[in-house]
Amino acid sequence: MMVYTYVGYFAAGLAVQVLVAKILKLCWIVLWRPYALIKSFEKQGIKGPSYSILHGTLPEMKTLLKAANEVILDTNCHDIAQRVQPHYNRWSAEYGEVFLFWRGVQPAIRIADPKLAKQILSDKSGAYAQPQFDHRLLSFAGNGVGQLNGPDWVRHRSILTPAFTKDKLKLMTKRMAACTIDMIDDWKNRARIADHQNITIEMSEEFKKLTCDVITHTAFGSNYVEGGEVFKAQDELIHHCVATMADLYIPGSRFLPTPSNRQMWKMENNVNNSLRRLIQGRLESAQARGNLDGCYGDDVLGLLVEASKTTNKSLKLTMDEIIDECKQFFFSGHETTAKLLTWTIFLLSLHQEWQERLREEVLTECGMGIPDADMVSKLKLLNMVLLETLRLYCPVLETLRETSRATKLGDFLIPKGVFITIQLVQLHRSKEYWGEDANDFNPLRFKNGVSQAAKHPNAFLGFGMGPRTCLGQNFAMLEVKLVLSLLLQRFSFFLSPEYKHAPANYLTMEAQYGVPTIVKPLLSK
Ligand code: HEM
Repeated sequence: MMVYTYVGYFAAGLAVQVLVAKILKLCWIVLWRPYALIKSFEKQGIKGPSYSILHGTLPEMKTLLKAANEVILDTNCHDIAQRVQPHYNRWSAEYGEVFLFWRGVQPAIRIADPKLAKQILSDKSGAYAQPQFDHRLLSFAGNGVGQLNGPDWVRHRSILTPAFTKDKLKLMTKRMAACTIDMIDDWKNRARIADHQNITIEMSEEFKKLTCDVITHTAFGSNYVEGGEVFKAQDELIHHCVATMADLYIPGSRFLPTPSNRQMWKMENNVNNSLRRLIQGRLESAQARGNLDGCYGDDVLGLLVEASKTTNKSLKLTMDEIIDECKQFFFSGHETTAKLLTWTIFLLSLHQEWQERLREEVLTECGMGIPDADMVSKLKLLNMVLLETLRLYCPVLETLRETSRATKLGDFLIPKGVFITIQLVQLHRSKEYWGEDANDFNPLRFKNGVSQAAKHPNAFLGFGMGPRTCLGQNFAMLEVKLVLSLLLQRFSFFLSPEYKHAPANYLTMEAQYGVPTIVKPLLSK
């Protein structure tokens, strides 16, 4: 009996100690750490909006975003930072170029300076790591190469890099062109049914479908139908999670069986199980063939499955890692590319003279045939227009890192565990680096290449830079050039009078009300 009493006291004492430790930790996270960090940054001249307990600066950010979402800009206005990231605009005007803000209890520094950006992005010491995102992001984006750090990142990046070699990309050109021709045929049908020459098409939805189709074919090859179903389910999951992203994230809350969580678990299981079945199918069909060629398919899935079979530990992937990479491939690969296509058509509709110049260039280099990768690489003007679109309407609005230890950044000392956000939207339109016409559409600024376009070679970071530069950059540029060449050969584009200029931050640079565009067939081919 006595023993039980002692055990009871001991357990109660332990529980109290654990509780006190938890309360102290909470106080440290919610009160003391923010207070100490604010003071330490103030000493270095870094200020920012007031921190509110638990919520940080999220409430002000939400209010400003909500108000900005109501605003419709003049169609010719490319000074869009005020609409897409109004909070950064407000805070930089009040506190200067570098300021401190709070994503809940998470401290973050915003920078938009190419010298600091270069220091962060070219770092190889691991001081600036990829932040560990909350579960909502990982569930739909996958814990793949873009989220990993250290040796895991090196292993995944080495396995995936061969998927994007020049030769592999050349092979993909045919698949990309076939998907685009399907879309074009659909447009022609619509024009025929409507019984008139011009049709109005909402470009962002159309390009989203197209880039999904392309990424599905490249990722899953002959399994593209099943793969397409998986990606459709993943897209639903993305939408479900994005809707809750601006809300305060309470660690551990993902385990609570709320209706929203339950729905998310169901969707996540659905995506994971379908991918598992696809991978299993590949393994089995290779086994059935006796796997004499040692090949699991010439698509991205084949490459990943092959990496699960290798005996080389530094190039091996587990089943769960393959699932994560498939999700990542879809997440990083299609929305971004769709946005680049959409905003390019928008800018070409506004600037008819550029549309004409590009059409001439395409017809000179490729005629009316289906361009191949070599022809596409000769389209210099198109390249300039795409870079200018990426500058003004960058699909990725900001890149994020987290200090893994106390680190000197320029003249600042940044403590461990602080997020640093590089605001591309602002960096890309800084008058200091781009000149007085920073907000104008002027593709010719890229005539001598990216590094000569501004006063600093890293003032353009549309695809990032350094060791973590976009893995799919060449894939995306090839796809976009091919699609636009095929479209410019066959159609001309004009903005519909219904268009409302409302770029918005929805993980990528979205057109809030779409881009309704009048599409005029050029030839009745
Ligand atoms: C116009 C289209 C695209 C844009 C603007 C874009 C932009 C970017 C940017 C800015 C980064 C760097 C992020 C950082 O430093 O944190 C990045 C990374 C990445 N991108 Fe892209 N991207 C595009 C298309 C693609 C495509 C088509 C794929 C794959 C098929 C892809 C796969 C990736 C991956 C895997 C990473 C992470 C690399 C790493 O951390 O090692 N991207 N992208």
